[in-house]
Amino acid sequence: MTEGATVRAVDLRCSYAEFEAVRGVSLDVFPGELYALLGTNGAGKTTVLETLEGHRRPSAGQVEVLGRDPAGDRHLIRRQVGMMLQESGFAGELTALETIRMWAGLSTVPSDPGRALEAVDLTHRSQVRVQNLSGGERRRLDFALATLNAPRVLFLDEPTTGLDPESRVRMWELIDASVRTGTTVLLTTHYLEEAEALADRIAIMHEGRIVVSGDKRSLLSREPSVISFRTDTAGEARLPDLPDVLEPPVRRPGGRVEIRSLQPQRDLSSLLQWSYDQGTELEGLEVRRASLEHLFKAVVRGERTDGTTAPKETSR
Ligand SMILES: Nc1ncnc2c1ncn2[C@@H]1O[C@H](COP(=O)(O)OP(=O)(O)OP(=O)(O)O)[C@@H](O)[C@H]1O
Repeated sequence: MTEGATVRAVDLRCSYAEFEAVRGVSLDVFPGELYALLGTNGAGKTTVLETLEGHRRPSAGQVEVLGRDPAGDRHLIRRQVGMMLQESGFAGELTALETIRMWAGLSTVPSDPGRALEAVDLTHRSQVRVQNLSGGERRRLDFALATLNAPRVLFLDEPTTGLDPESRVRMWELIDASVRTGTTVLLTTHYLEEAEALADRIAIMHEGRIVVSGDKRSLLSREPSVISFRTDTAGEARLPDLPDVLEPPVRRPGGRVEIRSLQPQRDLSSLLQWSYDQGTELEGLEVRRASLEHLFKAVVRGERTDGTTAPKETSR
């Protein structure tokens, strides 16, 4: 196993009766980084997370959090680990402040409920019953509880699912602030832009396995950017050969031509020179930088296996 990881799984397998939901997952999350576990529905993300949280035991393989077994040594690491589950089990009739106070009362680490509410922008809602909070406010309350003890490790299971864009960005800010204070975060998400915005490293799971994983920048550097524009079919037929494009140009409904390029700057300058020489306009010219979306779709289509497009997870 890699030395120095705060959270690690080695060849983790988890089964529900006869069904093997997690089929040999290995990952390392290093101190102070944010690791995002992405994946298709039912890929096994929550099962991995629950095992790392100590809520279930592996069928095979090993898991460690802060150097301990999260299930067997739970009492030793409990105070240093925060978690936000997919479903919060709040008592709806308690107010936000009562909920935090109750939680703080159960904790052996002293904390200030008022400040915890303030940190998640809920001071003005402190006397509102949980059942009357909005979805975004409830998620922020959840986050306040997960971080009440200033944990060293934070597990977040789909922290922004169902939130509107504004609430999602607010949650991103809270998560980012935690990382900046040195918390190690492992989160699962369905939102590719969430992983792009927050994560240092990313893994994409499909059918119980991590298919690609690695540093976000190096994963994206292997993905193409998309150059798109409108031109007539005669223009399209005369397009120049571009050395860095991955596949022939694709014509989309509405007449937009899309070109996937690994060197968008070089290909774009060739295209512009060509259009100038030809006197052809590239209408509505746009360049979209490489995104996780392309990689994710390739994983789902079975066009990626770890080690082909992305470097295998390596220690650092
Ligand atoms: N308690 C359970 N009993 C039986 N099968 C289960 C149980 N919990 C999960 N599964 C199955 O295990 C697989 C992995 O589920 P899991 O919830 O870990 O995936 P996920 O990646 O988190 O999915 P989603 O993104 O949809 O939340 C799925 O096929 C799911 O149906």
